[in-house]
Amino acid sequence: MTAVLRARGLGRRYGRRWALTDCTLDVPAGHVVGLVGPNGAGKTTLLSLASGQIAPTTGDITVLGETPGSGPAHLAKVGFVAQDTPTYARLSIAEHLRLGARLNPGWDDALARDRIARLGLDPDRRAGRLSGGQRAQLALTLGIAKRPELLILDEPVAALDPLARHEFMQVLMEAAAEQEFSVVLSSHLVSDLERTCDHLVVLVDSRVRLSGDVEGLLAAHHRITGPRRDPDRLAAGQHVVSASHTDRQSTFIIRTDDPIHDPAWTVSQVSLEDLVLAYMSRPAETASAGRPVLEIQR
Ligand SMILES: Nc1ncnc2c1ncn2[C@@H]1O[C@H](COP(=O)(O)OP(=O)(O)OP(=O)(O)O)[C@@H](O)[C@H]1O
Repeated sequence: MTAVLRARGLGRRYGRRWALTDCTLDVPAGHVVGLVGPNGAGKTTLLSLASGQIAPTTGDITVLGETPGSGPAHLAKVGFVAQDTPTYARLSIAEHLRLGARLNPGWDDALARDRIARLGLDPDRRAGRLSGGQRAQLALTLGIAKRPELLILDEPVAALDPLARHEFMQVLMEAAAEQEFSVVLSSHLVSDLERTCDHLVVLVDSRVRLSGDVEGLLAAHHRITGPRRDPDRLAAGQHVVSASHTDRQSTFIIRTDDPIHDPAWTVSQVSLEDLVLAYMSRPAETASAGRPVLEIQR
């Protein structure tokens, strides 16, 4: 299947500071991809590179097989909803839709009007008079009505309350399923992504720490708890992602494709949040003694 996003050694520097470093990624088409990481991790930088708003300092990126922003035909295939879901405060919803129709060759006006009606929004209302949640829904409608092959959203729900977050994600999921477009969306909260994303990219300190299919990642990671043990004494093939110890007990989150036979361990599943936190709290350069920093591509 074609990659919607493919990066090789991608990096972007602002002045002397690297906002994204050595990013190698393959994001397959037909997925809802969650890009998660703490503030300043490089999420906006990666999404700005993917939407062609900035150029790489090093490496390459292709989106839907082409260089981002390479021409009008490519721009028409990629929708982008920027952070803070910008709209024109003085323009009405109807005027936003007219603008969308003028700027986008594949614009689906019936779809846009239907979505606005379903949201119960008055087309004559100015965007500046909408609530944060309504403005986010308007920006999402503009993105969806463009009929993109890929919709990129940068922290679309950051300013919304829990109910508005839920509604936004629901609308996005339904539209992605109905219209069969791929989605890449960023958040610094795993809870926004937990029920919606089937592919995950974890970005920390300008580096990709983890990338893969959510089901596969959850199946490959385990929490093991048992008598205190040095990480070096774990079985070969058990890669330590995080470790915590008390005087007598050790708890590890490990990645392994092999069954865990050692009866000393109590083995439990990890949640997506456990997994993300484990990779986020893991220093990039210090994998467990002598073992390489783990990056998974599935
Ligand atoms: N235009 C810019 N000029 C200088 N530095 C920048 C610029 N944009 C981003 N940076 C820096 O690059 C790093 C990554 O920023 P980026 O906005 O990509 O992170 P983020 O993960 O999207 O953060 P947040 O969750 O806070 O939005 C940060 O250290 C930031 O200060």
